[in-house]
Amino acid sequence: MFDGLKDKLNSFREDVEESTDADADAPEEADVDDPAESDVSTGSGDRTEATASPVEETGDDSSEPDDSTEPSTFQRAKAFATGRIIIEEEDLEDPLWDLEMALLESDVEMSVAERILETVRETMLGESRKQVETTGELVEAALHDALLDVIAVGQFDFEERIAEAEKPVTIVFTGVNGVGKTTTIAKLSEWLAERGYSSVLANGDTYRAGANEQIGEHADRLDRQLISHDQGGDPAAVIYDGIEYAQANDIDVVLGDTAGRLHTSDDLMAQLEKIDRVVDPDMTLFVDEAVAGQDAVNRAKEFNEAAAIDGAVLTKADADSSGGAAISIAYVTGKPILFLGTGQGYDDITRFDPEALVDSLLGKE
Ligand SMILES: Nc1nc2c(ncn2[C@@H]2O[C@H](COP(=O)(O)OP(=O)(O)OP(=O)(O)O)[C@@H](O)[C@H]2O)c(=O)[nH]1
Repeated sequence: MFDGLKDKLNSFREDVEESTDADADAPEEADVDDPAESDVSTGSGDRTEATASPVEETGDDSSEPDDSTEPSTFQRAKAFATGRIIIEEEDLEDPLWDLEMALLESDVEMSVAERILETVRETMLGESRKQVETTGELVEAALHDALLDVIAVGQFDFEERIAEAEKPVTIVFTGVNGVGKTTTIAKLSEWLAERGYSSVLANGDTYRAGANEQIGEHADRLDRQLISHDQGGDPAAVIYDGIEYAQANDIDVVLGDTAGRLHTSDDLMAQLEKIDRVVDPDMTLFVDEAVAGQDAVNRAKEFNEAAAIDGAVLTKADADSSGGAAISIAYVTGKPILFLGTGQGYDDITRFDPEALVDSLLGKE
C-alpha cells in the first residue's frame, strides 16, 4: 500500500542528508564561546549524531572538551544548550523542490503539497528543534509532523460516536459508480457486528437495474435484513423504511446505499438532498477509490460542497501505490477519512489511523 509514495519520501530524506553532508565540518569551526550565536549545521551520519546528542547521554565529563576526532562533549553541550540544529535554506532548496514534484506526481492535491512543504520548511529551518540525533531523524520528524497535520484533519472516534448515538444510527453512503460503496456497506456491517452492533441494509439505489440483487447477495451471505423497493422507487422512502424496521426490531445501525452519481447530475444530487431532508441521517459518508487519486480528491470536494459529508471511506487502498487521495482528502474537505478498504473480503476494512499511516509512509511500521 502506497509504496510509490514511501519511496519518494525516503528519497527526500536521502537528498537532505546528501546536501547537508557538505556542511559537516561546520560544527568544528563554530564559535564555541558563544553558543547562542553559533551556527551548528547538521551533517549526516555519526558526526551529526554526536553533535546533536542530548548532553545527558555524554556522561559525567559533559563539560570537558576532548581530543578525539568525534565532536567534543563540549560541542555536544553547546548544541544542547542552544537547543538548535540548523539546516540552511540552501540545503533544502533542491530537496524541497524534488519533494514537491514527488507529492504532485503521487496525486497529492496542490494545496496539500504546499502545506506539507511549508510545514517541513518551518520545522527544519526553525530554531526549536531539539535533541534529534541525525539529519535523517530531523527529516523524519519534519515529514511526520507535516503529513500528520494534513492527514489527521477532522478525525473523530467513529466507534465512540456509534456507541453514544441514539439508536438506530443512520448512515448514508454516497459517491460515484463502481467505487465500492455496496461492498463497503457489507464490510461495515461486519465491522459493526464484530463490535456488538446489529445493522440492517437499506438499498437506496433504486436507479440501477440489478442493484437490489447485488446488495441482496451481500445481505444473504452476511445474514442481514435488506430493505428494498422496486427499481424507480423513492430512495428516501427505502431508507426511511430501513429506519422503521430498525426501530421495530431493536437494530443499532441502518446502512443506506444510494445510487452512484456524479456531483454534476442535478436530478441525482436533488435526490440526495431529499434523503437528507426526509431521513436526516446521523452520518453521510463519501466513498471513493484510493486508486482514483486526484479524481477522488476532486470528487470528495465537490460532493462535500453539494451535500455535506461527515467523512470518507477510501476503497482499493490495497491497489494504490500513490497515496495521494489518502493524504489529501481530509485537508481538502475538512472531513476525515474514516476507513480504508484493503481488499475484496468482508474483513478487508480497516479504521483509518493517521498516525499509523504516517509511520508506514515513513517506513516505521
Ligand atoms: N481490491 C479491492 N476491491 C474492492 C474494494 N472495495 C470494493 N472492491 C471491488 O470493487 C468492485 C465494485 O464494488 P461495488 O461495491 O460493486 O461498487 P459500488 O460503488 O457499489 O458500485 P455501484 O453500485 O455500481 O455504484 C467490486 O468488484 C468490489 O469487490 C477494496 O477495498 N479493494
